[in-house]
Amino acid sequence: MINVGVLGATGAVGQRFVQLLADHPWFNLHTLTASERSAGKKYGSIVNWRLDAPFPDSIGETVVTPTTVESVKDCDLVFSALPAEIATPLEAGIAEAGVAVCSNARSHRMDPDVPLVVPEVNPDHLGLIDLQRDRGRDGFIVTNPNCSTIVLVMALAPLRSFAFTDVRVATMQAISGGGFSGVSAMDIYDNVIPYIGSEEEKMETETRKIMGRFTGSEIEDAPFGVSASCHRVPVIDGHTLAVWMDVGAPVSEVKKAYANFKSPFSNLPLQPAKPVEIFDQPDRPQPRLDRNRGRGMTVSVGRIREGLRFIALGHNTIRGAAGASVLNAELIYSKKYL
Ligand SMILES: NC(=O)C1=CN([C@@H]2O[C@H](COP(=O)(O)OP(=O)(O)OC[C@H]3O[C@@H](n4cnc5c(N)ncnc54)[C@H](OP(=O)(O)O)[C@@H]3O)[C@@H](O)[C@H]2O)C=CC1
Ligand SMILES: N[C@@H](CC(=O)OP(=O)(O)O)C(=O)O
Repeated sequence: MINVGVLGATGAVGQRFVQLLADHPWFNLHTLTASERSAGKKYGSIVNWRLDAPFPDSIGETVVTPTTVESVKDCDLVFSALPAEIATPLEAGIAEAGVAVCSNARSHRMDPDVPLVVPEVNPDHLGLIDLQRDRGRDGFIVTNPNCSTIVLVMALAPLRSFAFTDVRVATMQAISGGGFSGVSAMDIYDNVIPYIGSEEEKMETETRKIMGRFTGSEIEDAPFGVSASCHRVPVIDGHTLAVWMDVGAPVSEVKKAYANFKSPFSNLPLQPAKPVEIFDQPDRPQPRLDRNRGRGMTVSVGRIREGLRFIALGHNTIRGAAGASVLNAELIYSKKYL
């Protein structure tokens, strides 16, 4: 078993990590960290468990530690669910100290030698780990994308063989994306907020890095543009995307490409049987009905129309956050980077 830790274990994403790791077949949940407010107390006594999954009792007695490099020295790998401003120096310090970091924070996603990985899409980008080691890091950082970006990338990956140049996307994002204290009820109830800070820029840049080509020494961005408009809606979990793009192929070919899309890996515990599931019903996918498909790891695609126009949906704190990180860690372990 590999000893793992969760940084920021009490937060919205941190709790998802705990849920996914409490009985993981390869990873032993060894360390939980949070702020000084929570450190020194038993996890079960201070966490305000708000997930739609039972609290894993096996972890309740674990004493939360402060979030420092020293606290995670007995871990082989840590998952980061820290606010970005704290994650930036800490993740680098932990990697320098020889521990692998799978980060969910935006801090290092666009660093030239940090892989921004989705196992079904760009597993070869893990080769960047060697570049981090070449510059003297004992450990390394691997990141997963922004929660809207990953839904878009999963929906685009099956269409790679078609020549497309411009992707236009409008998001309808769940409030859990803003964290437990991110959006107040007074702001979101009976409302839509047509702005999420930096989200559009992240979708536009991260998508091109993930779908870019690893040359052996760098990532060449994918040769298409992405134009995004992001909106917060009163949904608890599940980001929905409306996408427009020219693929130069009929809908029947597009549906065939989706139906044939498979993960290159069948041995990863969190890998869903169907990474992308397509719907023919005219009113699907919907967040409440479809976000938990494949244990929250399947991206649902529907309303595929000429144009090309379609709707994509994914669970933002599982496929869009903790689940994406855990799947990356499983890939890293299976590729013997640990
Ligand atoms: N892949 C993606 O797109 C997504 C990424 N995220 C990212 O994940 C990260 C966490 O988000 P989320 O779970 O929503 O945030 P929350 O605010 O819900 O949780 C923050 C966590 O960090 C801890 N923390 C806060 N301040 C400090 C500090 N000064 N020192 C140490 N620990 C601290 C908190 O501990 P305590 O309880 O003690 O305060 C808590 O455990 C963010 O970077 C966010 O941007 C989030 C959603 C989706
Ligand atoms: N901004 C996302 C969540 C998030 O924290 O994204 P990122 O990890 O890219 O900062 C949302 O609100 O839904």
